[in-house]
Amino acid sequence: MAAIEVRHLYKRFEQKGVTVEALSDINLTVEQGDIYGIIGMSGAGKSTLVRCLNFLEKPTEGQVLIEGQELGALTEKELRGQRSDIAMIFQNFNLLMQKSVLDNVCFPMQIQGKKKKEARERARELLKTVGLSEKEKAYPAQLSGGQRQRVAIARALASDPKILLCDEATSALDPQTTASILSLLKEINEKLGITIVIITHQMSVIREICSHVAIIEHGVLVEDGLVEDIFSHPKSKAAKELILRDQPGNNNAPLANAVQERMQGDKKIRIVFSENSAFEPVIANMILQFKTPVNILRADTKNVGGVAKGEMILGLPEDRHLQVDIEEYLKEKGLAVEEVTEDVE
Ligand SMILES: Nc1ncnc2c1ncn2[C@@H]1O[C@H](COP(=O)(O)OP(=O)(O)OP(=O)(O)O)[C@@H](O)[C@H]1O
Repeated sequence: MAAIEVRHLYKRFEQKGVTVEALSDINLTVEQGDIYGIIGMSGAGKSTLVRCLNFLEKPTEGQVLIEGQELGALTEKELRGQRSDIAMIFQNFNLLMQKSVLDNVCFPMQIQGKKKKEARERARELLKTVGLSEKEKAYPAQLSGGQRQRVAIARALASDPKILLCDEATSALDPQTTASILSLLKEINEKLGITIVIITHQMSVIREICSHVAIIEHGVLVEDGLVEDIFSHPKSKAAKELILRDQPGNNNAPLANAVQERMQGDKKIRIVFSENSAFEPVIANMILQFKTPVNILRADTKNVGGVAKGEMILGLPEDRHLQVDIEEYLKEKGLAVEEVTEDVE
């Protein structure tokens, strides 16, 4: 049975007589044990979707099923019970600033009626899981962003959830801290078998740990599937743009613009390798065979679900026949080849 199933979900907001359709006919399935990413640009509807998954936001139409149970069919009391299976962490951690780390983790257990001693024992175990045993007496203000998110994760695990929803949980963190939090989430997924849903606007987060991804654009799910497949053969414009943005130096606007300018005009293709080391001989042999230079516009290696993938964007010579021959040559060598037509903002 699927952990989460979303069927024909719509969410509309009424604001001063104007209707905003934040989500439109969303269908998706998250299997047990998946790490499922939901990605989209700002305003795409990601937060609204994740809030619909635990009915913090009630869908206008459609169904959400958690382990086969339709949330819309539950009474408020039943819904509260079901919600304890779904924990959530946020970008701004939402910790209780007047309480110590240990008391923050104990808090949901005390609300559930657990005895103080038991709650403390469990909280200490959880703090060990997230690598913060030495900080139990500290207060959130004394912790770094990454440490605060670890406390939030320990607190989320205190209710023994089956599903963990992460809403931009690493967006406020630097790249190194992001990597350590993502690897903690992966460990939790593998060791505790918790299904994880990650909401993000960063493709790097998706390829780092997600098995599946859904891409949302203007409230519509435009593409979903295995991360590796979407990374290798993106179909939607939104997926292609998100992958292109996921480049080292993409925060550097002048550099991005310079690359963009160089990329205008030429025919551009994108090629993907599973073994990045294989790039060099293929490109070198191709240049020897066709006796023409190609413009390497971008080349880097990315870690997609633990597999090193080489990616390269080539600007081809103007000669149309040569373009066809080069593409054929690369395909014969077993490379995924596709034309790059979209602009990078
Ligand atoms: N309570 C609300 N009332 C009215 N409109 C809303 C409400 N919540 C969200 N919206 C609108 O729904 C759309 C989707 O918003 P949402 O916050 O889900 O997007 P998002 O993808 O999470 O964006 P971001 O990454 O910037 O947080 C936006 O147009 C937003 O203005």
